[in-house]
Amino acid sequence: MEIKTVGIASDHAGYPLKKFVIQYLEEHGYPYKDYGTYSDLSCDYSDFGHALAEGIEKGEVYPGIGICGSGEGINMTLNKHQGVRAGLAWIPEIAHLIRQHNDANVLVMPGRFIDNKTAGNIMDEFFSVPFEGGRHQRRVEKMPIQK
Ligand SMILES: O=C(CO)[C@H](O)[C@H](O)[C@H](O)COP(=O)(O)O
Repeated sequence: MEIKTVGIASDHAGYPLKKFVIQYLEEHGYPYKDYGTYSDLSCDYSDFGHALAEGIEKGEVYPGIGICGSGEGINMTLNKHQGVRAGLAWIPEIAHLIRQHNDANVLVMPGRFIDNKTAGNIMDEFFSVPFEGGRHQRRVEKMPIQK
C-alpha cells in the first residue's frame, strides 16, 4: 500500500500498545498523525474512533490504526463511517486477509490481548500486502448501503 500519513487513535486501554505503534512507525520512517488519546486516563474509544475516521474520510491520513482493549469498540465506531473499512486483526494472517480481500484502510488491534511482537508482525503484514481486486473488488463495492 502507498502510505501517506498513518492516522492513529486509541482509548486508554489501547494507549500502551499505541506507544509501541508510534515507536514502530518512527523506526520505519512512516509519518503519522495521532488523534488521541494521549494518556492512560479513562476515556471513550468512540471519541477517538470518530476523529480517526473523519481524518480518513477527509484524506488527511491513509491508512489508519485504531486500538482499544478488545479492538471491538473502536472497530464498531470506525465502521459507522462510509469511507472507512476497518478490520480487527489479532494475528498476522488476519491482517494479511483484511488487505488482500477487503482493502482495509484501517487496521484495528486489541491492545489488551496481543503483545508488542505480535503487533509488529501484524503491522508488517498490513503495510505490505496489496489488495487483490477481482472478485474482492465487487464485494467491497457492495459494502456501502445500496439505495
Ligand atoms: O470496547 C471495548 C470492549 O469491547 C474496549 O476494550 C474498551 O477499551 C473497554 O471497554 C474499556 O474498558 P474499561 O473497563 O473502561 O477500561
